[in-house]
Amino acid sequence: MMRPVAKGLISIIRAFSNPNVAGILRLQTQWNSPSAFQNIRPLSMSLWPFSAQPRDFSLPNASWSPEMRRVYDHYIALCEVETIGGEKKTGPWRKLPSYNRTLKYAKGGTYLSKMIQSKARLFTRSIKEHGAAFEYVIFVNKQEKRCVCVFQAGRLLEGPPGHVHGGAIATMIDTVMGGLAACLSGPIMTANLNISYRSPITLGSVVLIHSALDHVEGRKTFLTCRVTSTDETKLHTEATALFVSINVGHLFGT
Ligand SMILES: CCCCC/C=C\C/C=C\C/C=C\C/C=C\CCCC(=O)SCCNC(=O)CCNC(=O)[C@H](O)C(C)(C)COP(=O)(O)OP(=O)(O)OC[C@H]1O[C@@H](n2cnc3c(N)ncnc32)[C@H](O)[C@@H]1OP(=O)(O)O
Repeated sequence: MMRPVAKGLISIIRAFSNPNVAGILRLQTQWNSPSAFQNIRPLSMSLWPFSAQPRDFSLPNASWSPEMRRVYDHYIALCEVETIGGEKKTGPWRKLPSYNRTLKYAKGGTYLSKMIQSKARLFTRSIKEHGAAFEYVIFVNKQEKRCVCVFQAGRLLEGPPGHVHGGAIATMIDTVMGGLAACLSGPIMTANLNISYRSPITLGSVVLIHSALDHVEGRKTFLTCRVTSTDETKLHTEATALFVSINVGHLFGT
């Protein structure tokens, strides 16, 4: 019979084989190497702790509008460049995969751990119906330390009639900025997020969420963010945020 401590350690190791976390952690440690970002998929697939193959939610589906697909195709094309000799090689942009489970175990005792293991889902990926809520894909540019998210807001995100709820916009901003901060700095948590809503976003429309590194000060990573129309002529939202690097034990109550 395995002792609880050993079992817990194995669980934590398995948790970090989750692509959402392990991939990002490896990204951070390899940031300066040319192969940064290349380990997301191979690592996650080989050590995935659940029986089924994880679904990457950031792939095109039938709910995507032609505009969503057009912008997606534009950034996908930037992920691969052709050399003078006609060979394909990795470009400056990378699409981040997106799964609906994060850590398998977190603090909260046995019951919460079991509940998290079986039932917890990432908030932005918790609704199965395609197009009903958050449809998004994040592309990261490691050289420029910035990212762009293509976001199509579904009908369940309504706030003001016909427009997107401010909390849903904040959720996406936190997700995009948090994803970039984690890519750059490893395990982080949002400490501060300031948002200015400049113009409403129509429900069902597609917008771009641009985020960039401002500066790093010890454990503190400061980022900026702008939400714009896809042609970038209209500004919808602006944000700044502070992410603080954490010891992962922070999430396990150790
Ligand atoms: C296992 C790690 C997982 C990491 C995630 C990685 C990858 C995930 C990737 C994909 C997953 C997909 C999507 C993820 C979606 C969204 C990501 C968003 C993340 C979140 O949505 S996360 C939830 C909301 N978030 C919280 O639930 C945090 C609650 N909070 C705390 O847990 C602590 O508060 C903490 C840890 C923040 C700091 O605590 P601490 O004890 O470690 O550090 P301390 O307090 O000493 O602060 C150190 C220095 O930051 C300054 N500082 C701190 N707070 C400040 C503030 N508010 N304003 C201005 N400055 C502040 C201090 O002034 C000091 O500055 P100085 O060093 O200069 O004195």
